[in-house]
Amino acid sequence: MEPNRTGMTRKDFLKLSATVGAGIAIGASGIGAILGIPKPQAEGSKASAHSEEDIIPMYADHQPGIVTPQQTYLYLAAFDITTGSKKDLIAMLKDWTRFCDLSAKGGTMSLGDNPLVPPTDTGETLELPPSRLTVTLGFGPSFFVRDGVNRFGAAGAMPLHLKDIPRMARDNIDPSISGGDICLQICADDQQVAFHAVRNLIRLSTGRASLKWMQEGFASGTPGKTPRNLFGFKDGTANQLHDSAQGYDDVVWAGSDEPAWMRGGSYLAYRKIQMKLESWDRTSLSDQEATFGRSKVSGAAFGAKGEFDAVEASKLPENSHVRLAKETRQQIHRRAYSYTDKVDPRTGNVDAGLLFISYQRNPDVQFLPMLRSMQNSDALNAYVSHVASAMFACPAGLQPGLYFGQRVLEG
Ligand SMILES: C=CC1=C(C)c2cc3[nH]c(cc4nc(cc5[nH]c(cc1n2)c(C)c5CCC(=O)O)C(CCC(=O)O)=C4C)c(C)c3C=C
Ligand SMILES: [Fe+2]
Repeated sequence: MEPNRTGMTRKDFLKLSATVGAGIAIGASGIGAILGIPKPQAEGSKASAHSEEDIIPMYADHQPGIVTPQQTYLYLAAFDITTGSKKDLIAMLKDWTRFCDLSAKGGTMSLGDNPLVPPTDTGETLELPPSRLTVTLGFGPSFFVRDGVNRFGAAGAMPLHLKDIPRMARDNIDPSISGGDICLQICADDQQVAFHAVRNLIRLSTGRASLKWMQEGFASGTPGKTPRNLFGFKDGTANQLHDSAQGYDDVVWAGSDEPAWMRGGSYLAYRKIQMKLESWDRTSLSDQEATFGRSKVSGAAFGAKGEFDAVEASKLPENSHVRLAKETRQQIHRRAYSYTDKVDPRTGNVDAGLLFISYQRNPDVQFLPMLRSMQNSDALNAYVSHVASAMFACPAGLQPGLYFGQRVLEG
């Protein structure tokens, strides 16, 4: 059977519809039932060209969106749970699971089921391919315990290293865009596909959780090449050091010392870092390069020729960003996105920077020592300010039939 332009055969869709077609009433929101529907054919549209490569399966040993090659667009959203009912929380997590599975495959929820109520799906992806959509879910410390209260009976399942990132000397953190009970990292190669996911996930949370903050990012680059950040430097080069199954086990995936649900999961560390573009753009090329210890154009470390050549820390300036990271002798898996926002009316400067995201198996050993060392003496500090912060524990991958967080809430 020929796959349709969503990469799914009609048979696949019928199977999917049968699975999700049992539907669930979204009582609290009144949105309706989550029903998978096939998308209409759009001859000659951009969407018709998409292939299986557009689909990142949701069900796997590890959650998608962690070591998945980086997509172009990011929405990072944090929710606070507003319901006190574990049953309602589970219902929301089930809705989210069904929606994510459906959208990753290029399906949408039903639209025209009842002319008297709003369509279940908002509809803006109907002619669009899945665009390597991934939704990665993580739990914040406050999901388990808030103000000393074991909120959903999950306190005993708290992973070993989950805690808010401690306050750092140079922090300029805004609590209203930090932390949160649950985080969704939504990535896709099409911004509308990514936004459709975040928008409908917000709708599905109605009455059970509220959106605390949301950030929007982009990471443009040639596929297979390291994207550049807004300082014009290749950002993500060193990920290549652990780019293997063994490397991911050593650096990214939580191990056997963790609660069962977390084994094969990962800790997401997040910092929103404002980058002072105007001041950077007035800095000489040699000072820019000395800040990182790498060449701006080639990405090669000082004393090396190519971007991926070994880094000899002693050849880099003492306070350079890469030297400080190297001297911790730790690795993390970075998946950062750039952001741009409003103009500051007082200065006329654009608020722009990096949504720094890293995944690691043990933030106490890998991430925090790095962050501390950088806060103390990084040459980059002259050009950046950390304005938001969060840590989330992302469970291992899901298997069909399970919902997000089932093993956290049901043991
Ligand atoms: C605590 C961890 C890190 C923060 C925060 C961070 C912020 C940050 N980084 C850049 C730009 C670059 N970082 C680079 C390398 C690099 N950065 C970290 C960690 C943090 N960065 C690590 C672990 C490494 C790799 C070091 C190594 O082993 O070689 C680079 C060089 C190229 C690369 O490897 O990606 C750049 C460029 C910015 C702009 C920034 C905050 C705004
Ligand atoms: Fe860095």
